[in-house]
Amino acid sequence: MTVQRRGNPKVPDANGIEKKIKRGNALRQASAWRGSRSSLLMLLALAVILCTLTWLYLASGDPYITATLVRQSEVVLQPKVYTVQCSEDYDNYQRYPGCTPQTCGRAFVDNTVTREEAMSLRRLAERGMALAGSDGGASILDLHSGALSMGKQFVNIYRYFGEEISDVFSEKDFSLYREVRGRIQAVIAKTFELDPSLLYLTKPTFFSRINSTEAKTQHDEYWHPHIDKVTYGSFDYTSLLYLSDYGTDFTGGRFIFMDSNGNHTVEPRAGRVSFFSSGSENLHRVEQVSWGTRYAITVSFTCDPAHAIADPTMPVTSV
Ligand SMILES: O=C(O)CCC(=O)C(=O)O
Ligand SMILES: [Fe+2]
Repeated sequence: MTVQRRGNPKVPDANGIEKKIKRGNALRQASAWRGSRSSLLMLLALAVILCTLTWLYLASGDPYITATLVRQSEVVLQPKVYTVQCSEDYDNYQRYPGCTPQTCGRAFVDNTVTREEAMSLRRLAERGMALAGSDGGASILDLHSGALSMGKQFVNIYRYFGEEISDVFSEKDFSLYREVRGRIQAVIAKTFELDPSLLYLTKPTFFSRINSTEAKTQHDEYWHPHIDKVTYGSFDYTSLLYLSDYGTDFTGGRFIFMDSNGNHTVEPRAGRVSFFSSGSENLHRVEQVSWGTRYAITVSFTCDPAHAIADPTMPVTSV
C-alpha cells in the first residue's frame, strides 16, 4: 500500500511559522507600547488631578497655609492695619475707657522710626550685649531693669558694671529711646483710636538679639507660640521695633501670627514698627533664625496705671 502524501493544512510551512512568530511579536510589541502609553497617560492624568487639588487647596485658604502680611522690601508709609475680633481675655481685667482694646488687630508702619534711628538703637544694643550675652541663641538687654543675658543667666548691668556703664551708653541713647517710645505710643493710640495719655509704658521693655546658636537654657527658646497678655501680664498693646533686615542681616526669624484660618507672617525690616493688641486674638511666635543675627526692641503699653514704668534713664553714679 502506498502511502499517499497529502498536504496537511494544519502543519504550516516554515515561512508561515516565521510569519506567525513575527506577527505575534509585533502584536506583543504594540500591546506593550499601548501599555506604556496608557501608563504615561495615567501618570499625566494623576499629575493634572494633583495640580488641580493643590490649586483648590491653596485657593480655599487652608488653615496651614502661610500668607505674608508685610514683606521686608515693602515700605509702609501709612499704618497697614488688619483688624481681628478681640478675644475675651480683656473681660478678666479691669476696663480702662479710652485705652482697653475695643478694636483689636495688628498694624505695621515703616516711617514712625527712621532707619538711621533704628541703626543707632542697634549699635546701642550691640555695645550693651558685647558686655556679656547668652551662651545660647537669644540675648536680651533691658535698659529699664538693667537685666542682661550672661551665659546661662542674667546680670544687672547697672550693678555689675557700675560706673563703667557710662562708657557704653550715653544720655543721647536714653533720649533716643524716649523719643522713639513716644512716637510708637502716638501711632498706637491713633491707629486704635485711643487717648495716648491713657497708655503707659510697661515692663519688660528690652532689646533682643537672636541667632541660630543652639539653645542652652529655656530663655534661649524664643520660638514658642505665646500670648503676650498671658506671658507678661500687664501688656495691652505690644510693639516691636525691628533693628535689622530679614533676608540680608538674617534668614528665618519672621514673626508669625497663628490665626485659626492660617499663619500670617511679618518680615522684619530695620525701622519697622509692628504693633498689636496683646490678647489671645494675637497668638504668635518667632520663626527660628537660620542664618545671621536679628535685633529688635519690645516696647509695650498697659492701660493700668499701676503697671506703668518710667522711661529708662542713665543711672546716677555717685562721685
Ligand atoms: O521679636 C519679635 O518679633 C517678637 C518677640 C515677642 O514675641 C515678644 O517679645 O514677646
Ligand atoms: Fe510676644
